[in-house]
Amino acid sequence: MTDPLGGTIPPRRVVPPPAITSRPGAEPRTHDGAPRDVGVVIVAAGRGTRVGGEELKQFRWVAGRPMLLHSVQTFMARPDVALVVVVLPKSHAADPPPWLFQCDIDRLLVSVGGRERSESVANGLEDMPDEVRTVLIHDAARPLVPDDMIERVVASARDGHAVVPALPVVDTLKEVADDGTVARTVDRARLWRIQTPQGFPRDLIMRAHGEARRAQRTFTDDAGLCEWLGIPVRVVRGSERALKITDESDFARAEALSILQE
Ligand SMILES: Nc1ccn([C@@H]2O[C@H](COP(=O)(O)OP(=O)(O)OP(=O)(O)O)[C@@H](O)[C@H]2O)c(=O)n1
Ligand SMILES: C[C@](O)(CO)[C@H](O)COP(=O)(O)O
Repeated sequence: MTDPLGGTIPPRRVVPPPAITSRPGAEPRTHDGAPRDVGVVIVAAGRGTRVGGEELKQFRWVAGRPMLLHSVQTFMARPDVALVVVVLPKSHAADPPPWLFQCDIDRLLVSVGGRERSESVANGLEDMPDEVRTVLIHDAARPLVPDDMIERVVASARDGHAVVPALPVVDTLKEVADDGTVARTVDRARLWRIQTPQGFPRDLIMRAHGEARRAQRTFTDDAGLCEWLGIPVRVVRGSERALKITDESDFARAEALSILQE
């Protein structure tokens, strides 16, 4: 198997990692001298069972581009991003779709996903170069994440916090019993909808994933394993644009949002 530049593809690394350490004075810093020390893991190894269909959800087009390409290009547009690790299903990692390379391929790496989301994240984290100090973990299923929201996450993570973007719940919430009747109304005052990217100091998230792996624990998000370890997690304002495409109707919602707010 060869990559688009004609090289041999090693088993896990489809695109070689950027040689940050071998080019001192160039990639480690941006043009204005700011550190280029943010690493991004985009998890795109899900099966999209709720959407269904032949094509992978994260490869389907939405708002003019394949879903996954949106976030790859959004994160690559940030000068502080050193590397974007895209985690693909095993079936696609050795032969990614050609459109994925419509980005700065020196800052792109493809990794292989696992059975659960947390396994996919852990695999992506393994490929972070030493220079990365701040890690962002993002769902490919959230293609329209705005940069001002990413900025809030990065700023808080750079201050040493585990951080999640979130929006308050606005509907009345009720617990429904198995027989379909309302069991009770749930107080929504302190309930928030959690989004991605979630941000972490590198050492913190590496340690947390290591502990979770040893304990064979999985979590639906990465802040969840910080909570499990008693690490405080900060909340910053999320965005409706960062919606997660979960079922078929979300494609239309995302199209509408992309037109309305661009
Ligand atoms: N083993 C897994 C499971 C999920 N994901 C990723 O985690 C994100 C959030 O998951 P979700 O929206 O639930 O996507 P799917 O798992 O693909 O959807 P479903 O649960 O309907 O199968 C997605 O970007 C998905 O590709 C992953 O990388 N590896
Ligand atoms: C990580 C996440 O996006 C936070 O809202 C979400 O939990 C991932 O989706 P899933 O359906 O829980 O896998």
